[in-house]
Amino acid sequence: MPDLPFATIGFDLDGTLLETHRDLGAAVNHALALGGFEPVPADHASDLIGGGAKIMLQRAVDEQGGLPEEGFRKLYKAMLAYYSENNAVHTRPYPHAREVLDQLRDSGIAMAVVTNKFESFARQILTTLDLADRFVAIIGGDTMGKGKAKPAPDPVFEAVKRGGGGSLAFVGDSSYDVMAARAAGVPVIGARYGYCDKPRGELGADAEIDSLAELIPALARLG
Ligand SMILES: O=C(O)COP(=O)(O)O
Ligand SMILES: [Mg+2]
Repeated sequence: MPDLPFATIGFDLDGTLLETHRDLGAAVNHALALGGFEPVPADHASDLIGGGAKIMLQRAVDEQGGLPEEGFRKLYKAMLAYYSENNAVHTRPYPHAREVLDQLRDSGIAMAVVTNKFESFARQILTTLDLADRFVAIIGGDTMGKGKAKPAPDPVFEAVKRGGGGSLAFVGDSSYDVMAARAAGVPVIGARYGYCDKPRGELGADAEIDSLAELIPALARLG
């Protein structure tokens, strides 16, 4: 493994380390059914991911005409309750995730998760998948407070801090990740295999990878 000039690697979760769209899609569909809406097809669920659970449900409801605040809140609560019980049924690490995390750990590099999921869900899923102990920090969309989730830089700064204050590179699949990394002034790699909301080459990342097997060479080239 090449020497990497980073003390910490920050990882987005959904669409970067973990394939989560089937469980998230099932939670959205559970809520939609309660509201009398049509389910989101499995292959469309991934298009709604990136901004956290609330934005995901909002997008799905808006596509079918929307709902007044009160009714939406009820469905959102039902979605969270369902997801809290069913968040690691189909969710899996992407190919090569474990080996890359092992290689980074063995090189003495700290790893942090910076996700727009609730911290508790992220922690729960990573624990179920036996990955939680790899990370010096698991920072969720609710960890830093209101208005301080990605695309704001705050959770990235927090990852730098909890990684010991050295240089950090970020890896993420959506424009929220790229914006957060840019705002924090850290280099960023785009995960093309995830739930990208931009065409190939247009994420604005320093590099894009098609598989986690390409991550370490891509990080080495950033140095
Ligand atoms: O759940 C989401 O919509 C976003 O989660 P992520 O920040 O880990 O991609
Ligand atoms: Mg993501």
